[in-house]
Amino acid sequence: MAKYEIVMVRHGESQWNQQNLFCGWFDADLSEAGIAEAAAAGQALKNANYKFDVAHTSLLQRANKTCSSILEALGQQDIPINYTWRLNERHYGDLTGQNKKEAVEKFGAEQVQIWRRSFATPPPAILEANNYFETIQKVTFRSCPRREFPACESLELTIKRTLPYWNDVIVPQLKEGKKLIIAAHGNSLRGIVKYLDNMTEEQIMGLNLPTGIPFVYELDENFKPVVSMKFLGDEATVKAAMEKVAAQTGGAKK
Ligand SMILES: O=C(O)[C@H](O)COP(=O)(O)O
Repeated sequence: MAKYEIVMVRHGESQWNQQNLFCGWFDADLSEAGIAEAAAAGQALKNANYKFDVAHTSLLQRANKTCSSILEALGQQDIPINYTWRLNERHYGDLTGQNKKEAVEKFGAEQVQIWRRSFATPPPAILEANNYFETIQKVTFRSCPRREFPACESLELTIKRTLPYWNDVIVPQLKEGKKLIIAAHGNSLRGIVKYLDNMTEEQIMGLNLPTGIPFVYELDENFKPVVSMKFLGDEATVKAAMEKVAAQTGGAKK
């Protein structure tokens, strides 16, 4: 029987999603479409009568603005919002700023798919020569401890820094009876989903989370899913949005 419920949402489309660039820890803003997606996410949650006690988000504005837009739609701008680097997108290393289709031309579809969706293989570490090194390393993320600051992250490494937040912050708040929403990123949320649903490495490779469509988990007393990844959107829309993410590198649907 379900004892706990939590809502998660990937941010609305970012300007870098729109330009098809690997983004990772670069702090891209929402695109016009992303702003609309975030507002629609808020409306969907409002229509389903959701109310929250606490919101959790990353340090990146695309997730923060999605979170605020949802809370505004619910008339809940006053609830506490926890910001943490642990919910950031996975660090895309030296792919940051690279066009996804150009990366395929340069490195081949198979290699890029491994970097995007494999469990254990990280993209190449970010180089100082990367145009976005300075802004990511020196400016944006002072609050991430030096010793934990990544130069690139596989999904496995992303999960390693996301899970302590799930276990130490999210789970205790759920136990207190709090209603929670997490507004985060494609890969930080894939990590949580993999953990909750105990997915194999192969299963998680096939999962592309759509932007701006909230999904619900209902959990039993042991925090095992009774209901998994129930999207607040019709099936065809969700499927099309997932395929759009998969196709960013040029048509592959998986
Ligand atoms: O960081 C990014 O580029 C995206 O938000 C996620 O990218 P992916 O779908 O290629 O992993």
